[in-house]
This record gives sequence, structure tokens and C-alpha cells, in this order.
Amino acid sequence: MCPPPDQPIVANGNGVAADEEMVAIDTTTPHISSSTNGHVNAVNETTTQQPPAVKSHKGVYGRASDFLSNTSNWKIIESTLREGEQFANAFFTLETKIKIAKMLDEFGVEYIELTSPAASPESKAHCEAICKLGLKRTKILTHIRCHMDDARLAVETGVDGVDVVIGTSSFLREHSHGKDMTWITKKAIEVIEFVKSKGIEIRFSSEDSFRSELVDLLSIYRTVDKIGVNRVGVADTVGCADARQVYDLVRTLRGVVSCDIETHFHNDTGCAIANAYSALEAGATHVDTSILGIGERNGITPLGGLIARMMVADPDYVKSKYNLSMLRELENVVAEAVEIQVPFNNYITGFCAFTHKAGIHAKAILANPSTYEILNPADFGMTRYVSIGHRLTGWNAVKSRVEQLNLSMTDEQIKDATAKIKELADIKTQSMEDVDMILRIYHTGIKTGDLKVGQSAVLDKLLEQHMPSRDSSPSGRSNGTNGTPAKRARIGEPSA
Ligand SMILES: CC(=O)SCCNC(=O)CCNC(=O)[C@H](O)C(C)(C)COP(=O)(O)OP(=O)(O)OC[C@H]1O[C@@H](n2cnc3c(N)ncnc32)[C@H](O)[C@@H]1OP(=O)(O)O
Ligand SMILES: O=C(O)CCC(=O)C(=O)O
Ligand SMILES: [Zn+2]
Repeated sequence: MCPPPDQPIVANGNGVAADEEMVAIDTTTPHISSSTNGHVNAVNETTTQQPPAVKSHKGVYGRASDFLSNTSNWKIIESTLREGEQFANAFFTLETKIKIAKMLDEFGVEYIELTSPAASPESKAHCEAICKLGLKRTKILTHIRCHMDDARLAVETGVDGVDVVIGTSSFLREHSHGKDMTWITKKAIEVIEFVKSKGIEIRFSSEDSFRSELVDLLSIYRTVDKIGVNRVGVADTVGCADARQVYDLVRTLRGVVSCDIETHFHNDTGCAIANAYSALEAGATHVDTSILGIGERNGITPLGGLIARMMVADPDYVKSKYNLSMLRELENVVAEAVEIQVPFNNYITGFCAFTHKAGIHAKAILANPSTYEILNPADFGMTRYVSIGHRLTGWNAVKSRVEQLNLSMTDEQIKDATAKIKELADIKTQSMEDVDMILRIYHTGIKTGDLKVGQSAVLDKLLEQHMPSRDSSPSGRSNGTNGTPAKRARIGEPSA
């Protein structure tokens, strides 16, 4: 089937190959999705001769210690409604919290964590209301201080579990709660035993773990493990840890406790996703996330970023657990609720996450998307685009458009037309409409014999006749969100 001439080109997507079989693209039946401003949508569906995107981690880089790795066996503790509420702009009404909680349930996260009922009367009421929703899959946790008053409130709300935290670094022991390790251990035991007596899950976490003494950490984790916590938590509260430090601490802890290990990473120094991955490699079982990474200061491991990372490690596992096509909507709902825009370079859903521009990239992407993509946009209900109306374009990308427009042109003619597109794009980015018009005028000129290859001056004249009032304002520019600003190509919209 030929694409309608007013639509951009789509090859059909395959992206990451899950096994090592050779697969390749069928470009004979291009699918169409709409775009403007010089973007070709490129998605290839039928695959033959396509190499695997990455070799299996263990297959290529296998290390003796990889028996510890949980990169194919991990759970999400989604904390948008707790850590996320600590984001400067966040004010969640009950209605918004319910909407987010239901969407997270549908997405498939294993846990959601809610703000402490001790925070305010509304926080307690919200916690109770969310517990009454009867979510299908997701368990509900609340997050409290290591304090009996908080614990009593928490167990009254109907939650499935309680996450208890207390700072163990000297900074927090001296300047936050003022308690020593003996007091902390005693109080932790009291709180844990109380929560356990109610028959719900209990996790104990040491805030600021990476600036705490290892001996203190291991001692308290061992104690709480012995009395039967479901999980211990490691928290990089100030975002100071690197992936190697995370690996070392979690691997050590894995040898000390038998319970699950939850991890929580702040992103102050840009390591939150890498640290979460490293923790899983070292044997952690749970990762805390928030949508778009919102949280205290610049936040924590973003849900979408973690998913992107884990898709590379084990796509089948991730796809089997989570409803990935919901990611974009979840992010949009949260972005709107906290009045921010989805960043232009957001993992998976950023407006240019699957847009390819340079001619060298465009040619290869059109031949096989795995050349320049490690993630397949179709897995997330997203669309791949190739941008063509700019000075970095190449004749192969233009050829795709020519074919989509069903114009009959030789390679030599396409190269000639490409030179004109580049010349014009040196002045301003060309919209898809501009590109189409240039190609059509070129094609007609060639057919009628008015134009020969290389006759730039004649082509200029024809263009002038047919496109006399071409808009010279910049076009094809995005405002950098995954929304739909008026003048830009509809980049990154979910595929039909
Ligand atoms: C790293 C994190 O993100 S941890 C989670 C952070 N979450 C929150 O803070 C939830 C929202 N917080 C609140 O609503 C309030 O801070 C409350 C209700 C928890 C406490 O409010 P207040 O009693 O007014 O105390 P305030 O917030 O000023 O100070 C914290 C108090 O908790 C104590 N504290 C701090 N951390 C802990 C802890 N992990 N376990 C036990 N006590 C703690 C401090 O010593 C201080 O006690 P103080 O009354 O003796 O000074
Ligand atoms: O409870 C935890 O493990 C983490 C608490 C927290 O938000 C932090 O330490 O940054
Ligand atoms: Zn945090």
C-alpha cells in the first residue's frame, strides 16, 4: 500500500532484537503516521537480517559475581505520592492522588508509597482513601519516621506495609534527630515489632546510608533482619554515591541479610538511574522511583528512566510486567499536576527521544532501526521519526520521502533535489510541506522536460513561480516538551 502523498514516510519498527537471530526489515509495506516539518516517520515492522541490539549481558560480559544480579528479577516501589510530594511544586489533591494511584496500578508497579499519615490530617485521610480503592495489583505502603506515634497512625490507615526510616550518618544523628546508634536500634526494634504484630509488611531503612559508618549499617541491618523485616532499605539521601560504591555496599549487605533489599537514589549528581541499576546487579530486589524523578531537591530515579535502562538488560521481563504504553500518559498527568513540562530529553517520552536527524543516521535508521536505537519506540506506544528538512539531511532520507509521495525519480535526480533542499535549509529549516513542494515541483519539471539535473537556476525559477510567498519564519521547532505546540511536527505521538 502506498502512503497518501500528504503524509510523511514510515518504515516499520522493530528496534531491539530479543535474541541473537538475524532479522531484517521489510520496507515494501511502509506504515504511515502523520508528521509535518520535514520529518519522516521511520518504523520497520517485519524483520529479517537485523542483528541483535545488544548481546545478553551475561553472555558477553559475564563475571563470576553475576550470580548476584537481579536485573531480571526486581520490583518497583513507586514513590511519586511520597517522595514526589516532597518536590517543590507538588500539591496533590485527593482526586489527583487517586488518579495517579490507579494509573500506577494499571501500569503494574508492585508498590506505591504514600506520604506519612503523621504529616497532616489530610495526608492521613488520603492514605485511608487510597487504601480503600481496592487496587488490583499494587500494594500500598506509607513512609514514616522511626517513631511509635507515627507507627500507630500508619497501621490505622489500612496500608499493606510500612516503610520506616531513620538517619544513621553522623550528620543526621547530630543535626536531625540527635540519637545515637543504640537508641536507633532499640527504637527500630520496637517499631518493627509493633508493625509486624499487625500482620503487615515492614521495611527498615537507614537514611543517608552512604555517609554512614559501614559497621553501624551492617549491625543495624543484621539486627532488623533477624527480627523479621521484609526489606531493609539503602538510601543515597544526598545523591553522593557512585555506581561502584553502590555495588560494593549492596553486595556486602547481600551477604549479611536474608531479607529483600530496597534502594533509593537521589539524583543530585546525575547517578540515580545508574546507581539503581548497579544496586540490582549487586543483588538488590527493589528500586524506589517517582514519575519524572520528582522529589526532594532535584529528585530521585525516574520511573521512565529506570524502565529504559532495564529494557536493555531484559526487555522480555520488563514487557511482561509493565504496561509500557501508559508511561507517556502517566508522565503527562504528573507533569500537569505539578505544573512542569516533560523535559525535551526525557527518557523514552521526550519529544526527540526517537527522532533521527543527521543524514548518516537517517540512512541507517531507515535500513535498520537498531543501527541507532537501543529502545524500540513501538514498545512504548511511541513513534520513530526521521527529520529531513534541514541542512544535515542526506539523499537517502529524501529518497524515502520521494517513495512515500509516490514520485518516480532516479537517484541522480533525488541527489539533485537534495542539494536544493540543503541550500534552502541553510537559510531556514524546511517544513515537511516545504520539502514536499520542492520535490513535487522538481518532479514535475523533470517530467515536462523544463528541468534537467543540475539546472539549479531553472529550479529556483520554478520554485519562485509555485512557492512565491514561502514563509521565512523558523519552523519545525519544538518548545522541548512532549506536548503539542502549534507549529511543530507532531513528534513522539503514540502510534495508532
Ligand atoms: C529523607 C526523607 O525524605 S525522609 C521523609 C521526609 N518526610 C517528611 O518529612 C514527611 C513530612 N513531614 C512532616 O509533616 C513533619 O516533618 C512531621 C509531621 C514528620 C514532624 O513534624 P514536627 O513534629 O513539627 O517536627 P519537625 O518536622 O520540625 O522535625 C522533625 C522531628 O522528627 C525527628 N526526626 C527526624 N527524623 C526522624 C526519624 N527518621 N525518626 C524519628 N524521628 C525523626 C526530629 O528529631 C524532629 O523531632 P523534634 O520534634 O524533637 O525536633
Ligand atoms: O526511606 C528511605 O529509604 C528513603 C528516604 C528518603 O527519601 C531519602 O533518604 O532520601
Ligand atoms: Zn528521598
